[in-house]
Amino acid sequence: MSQNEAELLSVLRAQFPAQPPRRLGIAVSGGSDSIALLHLAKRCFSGEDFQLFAATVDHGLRPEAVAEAEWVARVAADIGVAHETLIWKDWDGTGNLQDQARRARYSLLTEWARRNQIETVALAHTADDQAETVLMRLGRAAGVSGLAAIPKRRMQDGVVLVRPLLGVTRAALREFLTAAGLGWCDDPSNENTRYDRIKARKALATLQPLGLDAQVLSEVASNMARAREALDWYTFLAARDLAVIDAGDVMLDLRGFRTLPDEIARRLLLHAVCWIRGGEYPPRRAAVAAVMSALRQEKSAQLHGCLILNRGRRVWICREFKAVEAAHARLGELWDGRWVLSGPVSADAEIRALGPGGLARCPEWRNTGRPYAALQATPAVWRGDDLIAAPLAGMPGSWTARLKGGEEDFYASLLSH
Ligand SMILES: Nc1ncnc2c1ncn2[C@@H]1O[C@H](COP(=O)(O)OP(=O)(O)OP(=O)(O)O)[C@@H](O)[C@H]1O
Repeated sequence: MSQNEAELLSVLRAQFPAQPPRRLGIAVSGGSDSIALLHLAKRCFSGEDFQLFAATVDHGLRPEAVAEAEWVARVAADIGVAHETLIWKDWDGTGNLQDQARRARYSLLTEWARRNQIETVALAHTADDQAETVLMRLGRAAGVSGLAAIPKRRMQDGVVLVRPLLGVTRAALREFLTAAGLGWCDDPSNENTRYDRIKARKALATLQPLGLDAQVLSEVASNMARAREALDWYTFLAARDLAVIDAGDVMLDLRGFRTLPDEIARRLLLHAVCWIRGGEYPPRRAAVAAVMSALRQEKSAQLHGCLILNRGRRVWICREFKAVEAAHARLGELWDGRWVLSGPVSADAEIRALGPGGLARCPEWRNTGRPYAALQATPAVWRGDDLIAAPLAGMPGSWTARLKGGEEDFYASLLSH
């Protein structure tokens, strides 16, 4: 065994706990990185209680993909690994194709994992991918979280996704494959579709004389990931100390909020807004900075479909009516991605925001202690234009409103990176 191979095996081994998962999946595109991961995992882990699986996603976008998936299947069969090709058929022709293909890839992989009781799926992102991501994020003036770049581990749909090769260069993986007489496919889509990545790759070559190579930048990312973890922890403590949840809204003690270090306060505000709004994408840094400055001047503000209301001793963060005005759900369905309403079965009723019109029909709303603007964006049960119930605005009838994930999720999700 070459020294390079021995080093790669030891890096791979170190990325897993003493007891590796009993059933490990590998996402294999057929490119050098994932083919190397497949062979290395086969050589690294063995034993009666361990089983390796591989899957290739065919996005149906390149005719060669069929042959590549078949080739991966043969490679896997040769080393005794069960392989499956997962075919993406659902593109509806809308949205950004690359983004949709990526989402489809992850959901096909996690669905495959769950079907086969695979707890952990490994992806073969390398130090080169990590370094390119760091450079691209630097170009967008990213902070600590952005520079932490590609995470080593995350959960999706109950499956753990790990990237054990983030500290290893593509060159080392190719050297291993070549020395072992193992082949791989070149994926032309990588070259055609990711222009910003290609630019970053070229920039890396230029930066090398400064010591800024893939290995070093990937170390920077892992330093930043540790710093992010620490910041998340202190944001969590601040949330426990200063935040109270009421009817899905977040209330912050203003005096305590003002004494926080700026970065912790910013993270707490950002988390509150993202938790209320849901979805993957956070607001822009400049927009968050503008709200921080409004709060310093004791003003209210709007951010990312939420309102940030200055209420004297408290900051009240809630959904904005305008952002949910058009949202409607049938009974039993989630409304605004977070509310479930339960009550008597009623055929033609639906859930919509209460709005100013509905709120005018809730004489008891002041007794809730909730701001007028916040209540407008709460879920209500409607039949046509008739308001049947507004469970969060003092007109519950026989209805209750339950928050998906519960209030505790606000705190817990701060630590779930
Ligand atoms: N078609 C595929 N089938 C199976 N696994 C794949 C496929 N494409 C990518 N992967 C997995 O993802 C890893 C990273 O691939 P690649 O760099 O092409 O993805 P990316 O789009 O940059 O990453 P991400 O999808 O995380 O944003 C691969 O090494 C492999 O493990």
